[in-house]
Amino acid sequence: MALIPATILTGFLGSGKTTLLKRVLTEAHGQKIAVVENEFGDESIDNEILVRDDQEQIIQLNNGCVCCTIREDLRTTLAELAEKKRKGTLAFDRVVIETTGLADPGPVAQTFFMDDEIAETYLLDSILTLVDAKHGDQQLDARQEARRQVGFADQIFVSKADLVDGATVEALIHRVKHMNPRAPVRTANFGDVPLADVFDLRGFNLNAKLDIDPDFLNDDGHGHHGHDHHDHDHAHGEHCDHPHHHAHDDDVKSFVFRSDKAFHPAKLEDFLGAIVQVYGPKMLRYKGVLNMKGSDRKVIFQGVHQLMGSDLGPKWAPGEKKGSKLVFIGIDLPKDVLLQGLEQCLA
Ligand SMILES: Nc1nc2c(ncn2[C@@H]2O[C@H](COP(=O)(O)OP(=O)(O)OP(=O)(O)O)[C@@H](O)[C@H]2O)c(=O)[nH]1
Repeated sequence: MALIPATILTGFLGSGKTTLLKRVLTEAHGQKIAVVENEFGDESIDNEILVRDDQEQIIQLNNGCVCCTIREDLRTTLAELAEKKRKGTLAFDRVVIETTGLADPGPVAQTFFMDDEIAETYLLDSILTLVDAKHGDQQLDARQEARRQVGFADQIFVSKADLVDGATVEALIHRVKHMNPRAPVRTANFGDVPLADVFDLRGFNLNAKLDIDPDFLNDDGHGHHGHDHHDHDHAHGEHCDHPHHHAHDDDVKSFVFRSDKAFHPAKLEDFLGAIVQVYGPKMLRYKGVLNMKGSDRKVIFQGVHQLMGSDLGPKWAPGEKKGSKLVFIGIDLPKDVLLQGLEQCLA
């Protein structure tokens, strides 16, 4: 049986997840979508909003706040759903998991990798994150869950752009792009987004093309130099004429490692193994294309927290400049330790 694609929908409280999902369910004609709702408490308001007919299967998970490494309730639900599909008692093409606005998407994502049964049945297609244009800045300032949701995303939607002016939207987009330069960002007016930006993104697929734009971080000298001084870095309270260049000291940051030299495979493995032991909980996403000594093929590498994996990609094309680039997105990651350590792993 083909793997069942799964999408995780995150975003802080009230950011418009249900609105977007409802819209998607209406538009995704011809596809049967099983929705797993992860709510706090017993209130299942969203179910009433979402169920239009019996086209969708809505499953409610009630214990929202779980801080362990995988979501046991989610694991069980996914296993049961797959079993019903196998037996033919329930037909569906894909699963969408709407997380509570207070959830850290990490354990939800890890459920797809850490449990063999789930990993063999499902394909985690992508994590979609909504950011509220009106309240997003404040939520990102105050709540680490909100920052993690941005860090994990494969695609970011800014909702409620209609409630603020263009400069505010632009500033917010700029901010989230610095936190996560890997994910495309677009606005979503009441969940109105193209289905192509929602399904089959294959953000977690090791073979997927890597849509990292590492140059973004270098374009204007912001973002990853939290403690350096730049023309546009401002002390708190200082007036800023350029709202879109205001430097936020977000703890979710990203940086890129690049080298033309090949990696020494054993050294790299040892180093990354050691690094994730220490910093794994802070490493939200990391992903890259590596040039490995002794291999004529690209190595596609990615990880979530302590879990990492690599896959052989296509051959380096004749005349193509071999090189490695890796992007790290995490919370207060020791950039220098990582960059210097990686440098030591080069052959
Ligand atoms: N003005 C405006 N309002 C929006 C937009 N998207 C959603 N809303 C409204 O924002 C409110 C919250 O939207 P929901 O879709 O319930 O948000 P949610 O993320 O599912 O909320 P929780 O499940 O409580 O975390 C609703 O009143 C929506 O109608 C938008 O693009 N513009």
